[in-house]
Amino acid sequence: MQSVAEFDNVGLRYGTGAETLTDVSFKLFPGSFYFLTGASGAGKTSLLKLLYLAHRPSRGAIRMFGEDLVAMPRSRLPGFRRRIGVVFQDFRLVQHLSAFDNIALPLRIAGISERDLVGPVNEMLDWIGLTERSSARPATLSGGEQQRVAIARAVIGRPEMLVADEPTGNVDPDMALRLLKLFAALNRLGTTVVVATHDIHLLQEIEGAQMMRLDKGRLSDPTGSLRHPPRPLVLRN
Ligand SMILES: Nc1ncnc2c1ncn2[C@@H]1O[C@H](COP(=O)(O)OP(=O)(O)OP(=O)(O)O)[C@@H](O)[C@H]1O
Repeated sequence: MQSVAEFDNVGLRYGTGAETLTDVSFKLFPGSFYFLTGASGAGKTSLLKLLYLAHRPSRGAIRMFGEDLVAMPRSRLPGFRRRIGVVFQDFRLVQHLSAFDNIALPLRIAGISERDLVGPVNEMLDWIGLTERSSARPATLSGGEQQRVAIARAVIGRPEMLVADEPTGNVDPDMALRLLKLFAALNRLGTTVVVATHDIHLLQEIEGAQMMRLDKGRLSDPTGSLRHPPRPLVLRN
């Protein structure tokens, strides 16, 4: 089975300091669901940045969607990025756009007509409980509401891979579960999902999700699952 992403002995160093990531090797298989855990500062955000192509590795090889990323000319990267949905830790919503327009953004970029995008965007607003706040700008939304808009924007275009950095850090447990169900639904449609989280309760909610654990920049594979293609997911009630 061809992997969605494959890291081979990847190292990442910021400036001249010690390596933040060391000898990181793994394969992400299509349609699988991964949780990335590890203590604060272990390198989770750094690993996700490599995955969503915000950084290039200092050493090692990365293949993405079957192509060698390190050798790829920069001009081809934006096309690759469009295949990846990202939920940033700091949301990065477009401040002058409403909640509706932020969520609609990936569909507009993909050339979907206004008539065809209204339904899906409204459905997404309903799922995240923000129908009433559809025309609100990000600055007038709470942190948790902004996070929900950021998640809706990341999933609405059904990306091939979804990368989410602490996506439930600002919401209550009920909403966290609801958002996890959204990720699981996207995953069932074929998207490979990678969620970095501190929240160990979330890990227990999805049976069959695979665990990646970072410890001081090194990846461990506690269940041995990173070497195997996915098992079907079961979401607990
Ligand atoms: N742009 C940067 N320049 C220099 N050092 C950085 C940069 N980004 C991260 N680091 C360092 O790399 C290490 C790993 O940071 P990273 O944000 O990847 O960890 P994390 O596991 O996501 O932490 P948290 O759970 O607190 O978000 C930290 O020591 C951090 O200070």
